[in-house]
Amino acid sequence: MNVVQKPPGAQDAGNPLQALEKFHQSPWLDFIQRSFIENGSLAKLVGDDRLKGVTSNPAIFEKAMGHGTDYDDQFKKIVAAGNTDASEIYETLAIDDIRAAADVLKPVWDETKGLDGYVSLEVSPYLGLRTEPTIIEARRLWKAVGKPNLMVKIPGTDAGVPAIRQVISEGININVTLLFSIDAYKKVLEAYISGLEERHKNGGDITHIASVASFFVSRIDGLIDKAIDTRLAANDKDSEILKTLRGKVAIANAKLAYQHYVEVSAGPRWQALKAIGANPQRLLWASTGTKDKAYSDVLYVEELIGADTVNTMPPATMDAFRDHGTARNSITEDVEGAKHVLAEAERLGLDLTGVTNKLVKDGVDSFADSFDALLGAVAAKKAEMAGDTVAASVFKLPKDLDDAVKASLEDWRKSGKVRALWEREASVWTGTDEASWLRWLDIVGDRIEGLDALTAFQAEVKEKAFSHVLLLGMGGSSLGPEVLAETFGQRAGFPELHVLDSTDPQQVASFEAKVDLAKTLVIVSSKSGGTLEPNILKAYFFDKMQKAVGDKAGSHFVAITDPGSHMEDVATKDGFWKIFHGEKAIGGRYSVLSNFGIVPAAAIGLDLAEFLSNADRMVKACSAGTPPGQNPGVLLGALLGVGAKLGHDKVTIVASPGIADLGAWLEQLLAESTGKDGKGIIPIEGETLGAPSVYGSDRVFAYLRLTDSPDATQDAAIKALEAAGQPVVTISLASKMQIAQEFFRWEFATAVAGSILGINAFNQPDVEASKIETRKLTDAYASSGKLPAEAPFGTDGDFSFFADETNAAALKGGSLEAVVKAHFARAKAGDYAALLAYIERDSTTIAWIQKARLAIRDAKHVATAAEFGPRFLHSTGQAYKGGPNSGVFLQITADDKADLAVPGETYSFSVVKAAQARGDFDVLAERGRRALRVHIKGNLSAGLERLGSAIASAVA
Ligand SMILES: O=C(CO)[C@@H](O)[C@H](O)[C@H](O)[C@H](O)COP(=O)(O)O
Ligand SMILES: O=C[C@H](O)COP(=O)(O)O
Repeated sequence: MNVVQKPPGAQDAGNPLQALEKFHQSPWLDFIQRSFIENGSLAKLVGDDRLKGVTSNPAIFEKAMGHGTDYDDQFKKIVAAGNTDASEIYETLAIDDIRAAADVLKPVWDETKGLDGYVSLEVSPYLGLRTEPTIIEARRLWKAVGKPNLMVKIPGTDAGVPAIRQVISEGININVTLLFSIDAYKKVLEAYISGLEERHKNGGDITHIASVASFFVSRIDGLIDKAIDTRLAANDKDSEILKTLRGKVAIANAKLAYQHYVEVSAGPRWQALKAIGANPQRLLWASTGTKDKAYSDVLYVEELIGADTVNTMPPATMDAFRDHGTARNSITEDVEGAKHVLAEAERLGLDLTGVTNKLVKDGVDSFADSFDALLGAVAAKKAEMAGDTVAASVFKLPKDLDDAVKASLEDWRKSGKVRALWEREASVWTGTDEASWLRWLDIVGDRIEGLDALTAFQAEVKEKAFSHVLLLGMGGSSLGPEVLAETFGQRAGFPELHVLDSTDPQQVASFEAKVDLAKTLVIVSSKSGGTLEPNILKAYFFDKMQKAVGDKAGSHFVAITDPGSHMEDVATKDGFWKIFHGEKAIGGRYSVLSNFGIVPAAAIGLDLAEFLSNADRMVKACSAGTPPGQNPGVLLGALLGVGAKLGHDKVTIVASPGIADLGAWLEQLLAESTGKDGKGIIPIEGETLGAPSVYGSDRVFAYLRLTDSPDATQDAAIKALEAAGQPVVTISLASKMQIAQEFFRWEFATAVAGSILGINAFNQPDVEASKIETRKLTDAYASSGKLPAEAPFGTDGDFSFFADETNAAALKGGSLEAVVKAHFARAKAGDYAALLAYIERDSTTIAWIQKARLAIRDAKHVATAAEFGPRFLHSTGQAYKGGPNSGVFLQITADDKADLAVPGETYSFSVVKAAQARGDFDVLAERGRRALRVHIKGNLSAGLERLGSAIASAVA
């Protein structure tokens, strides 16, 4: 800006800006910028031009902060001082500017006794024109700035008017913005007057309240002139008159608004207020920069001068007026002419009402757009400054998918869905019960607050010198702790964690053998407290513990469960050492950052403060104030959701060896959250990467790469996939601790993907269906001592084949090889094959199932899943039954070598496992899935070997 070089305070009779004073108009500056305040330029305007105020708006702050380096020093300090999100950073910077500008203008405020000397700060344009939040925000900003010469800006919309009335009655100075129509202005003036009346009635002081009504000018000509030009180009019959209205309507509109002000000021209500010291609500002319080069660059200054008004000028307009403007009392000139202009505009159908309505809406939208751009720039700068303390994601997508993802991100931005998500609006999903499942959004902050109790527990565990922790739980209650155990291993001075999530009797016995019960802490983890597996596992190990330590058994047990659950009763009755509560409003798969993950993390000696602060970094990065384009959770979620819609629904999780188990947690989150209503994502976990030729076009690869210990083979395979045009997102974790960030990023992304898919991301209807079928079978066992009879549709030596009628008819029977071949022949491009093995999960069986799945993938080029029952029932099982009908399922069951009794029950672990397999199969069949059960009698390893060969030859 072209600052006139004169000593501060110097008067210049020839300065047109100073001349405005004679006409009782105050020039304000429509601009703010850190360097402009710091280098004395603002003070110079106050001194030289008798500048009397400053206005800011989101577009102005976007220009100031979104570009350049003015704010970098303070920015760095804020980032270094603690974890803040983009909107908190913006607000800190903006408030500092406003306060600094307010200090520069304070002498004007003093000198004019509070009439002038104001600096305006606008409420967030994201408030969506809602009254109550606007009131709260106005109070908050007023307090945060803490300067008497602040004006809080509130839009003069239908929702804004009651807010304005309310906060005026509370004594807050208000600049009413975005006024275009006289009708809107009338309501605003009424709100000001009645707000003052109410304050006075309640005994409040009204002499210190100031307000301006910002009436926008040039934008009206912008739209009206455009309509005129269109009609002139079409040789409208009224062209000659239309030409005379060009560049006249905005000023005429402003003049008549002023007439309303004059009228009301003369009226008895205002006179009564004036008599007790009220300040007028002056009209402030905004949007006064000339946009049409055909007009004078001082048009919207020279024609709008009059008593009790303000003109807030952009710097260029102020320079122009100072240079060649002329001040005269123009606002009251030719009022009749102004009326005529508006009447003609009306008669000729220029639709001023329509134009002003549109301008309000556009004005609100465009401030929100500016704010998005501003917060986006702040978030990007923050990410740059954060370096690798926040795991970065890089997307390499084919063009069609990239375009679709970008379109979705823009939709999320325009419709403010990130904010709606944080505001817990169920309409982001299906508008049902989603709002009751969103406590995971703020659980990290909550756990940081609860850190003292958690670290005290950690110290006690250490002191008790347990050798092992045995965690009993399923799905959401076990997979997170399993990631911690696998990723971090045993920490010095702390016990080793084992996570048991199976009813397979061999597996139960193996885990029992791994631990020394007399030195073991058992954590029974069940959100609902009613899940079958943790209940029978607790019964089993409690009994064993009693045998090992007698009546001290309870002191070796801890429960994590929701308040008031059945498990809480059991824990209380059995004298458990501690009971940690879960959160009712967090579903199991979103619970890893709640006590379900944090308590086991404490028990194994993880640095909880570091872990949670890592998670918190991602929470802030995904905050409501981070626009979709910079929001890591939304970016990933858009890829997952849009990808699934476009047929890339097999999200293939690849993780560096050091964090490999993250995949097991991720697959539950994705499958259980999105796989329903025939839609969703099918996570593919643990499938060793192959050459690009073995994949179809239904994949998205998510590569979680540990930058300090990447796997060269994975790197090379991913590079090849990228080169082959497969969609790949690579997330770079600088340390294992950053898995805490991934927990939150993926929860958020899953919620976003669920929204894009139009499903409720927080229920699991088809998991419940299997539980019901299992329960029927265990009940039948309890009453008859055996499971209901079932007949195979074919046998081959030690193998029996089971299926429902439809599947049996399709597979016909014959040898193992023939049945398996017929089954997998049904898998076509875009399908996936899933092996569901209800056997002990150990290194041998894992190697077997991997070999079998890869044989299928490499031969048929379909995605494959390799799962163990019953563990997957609480995880991917939801999507297999409720998601897209593209799965071909081979269920594998076997005779158990040995069984274990469940204390207090008639059924054994083996019976429960069999009931779970059958119950789940019944639901798969009932949902019309392609499914086959192969049961192995006799020697399991021999049976698996033959089955493996049969699979390999079937698909060859
Ligand atoms: O503070 C105010 C009004 O109170 C101003 O900052 C107001 O927002 C601006 O004058 C306008 O946004 C500028 O409008 P325009 O020149 O972009 O049409
Ligand atoms: O994913 C959750 C599992 O179904 C286990 O549920 P729970 O924690 O209520 O026992």
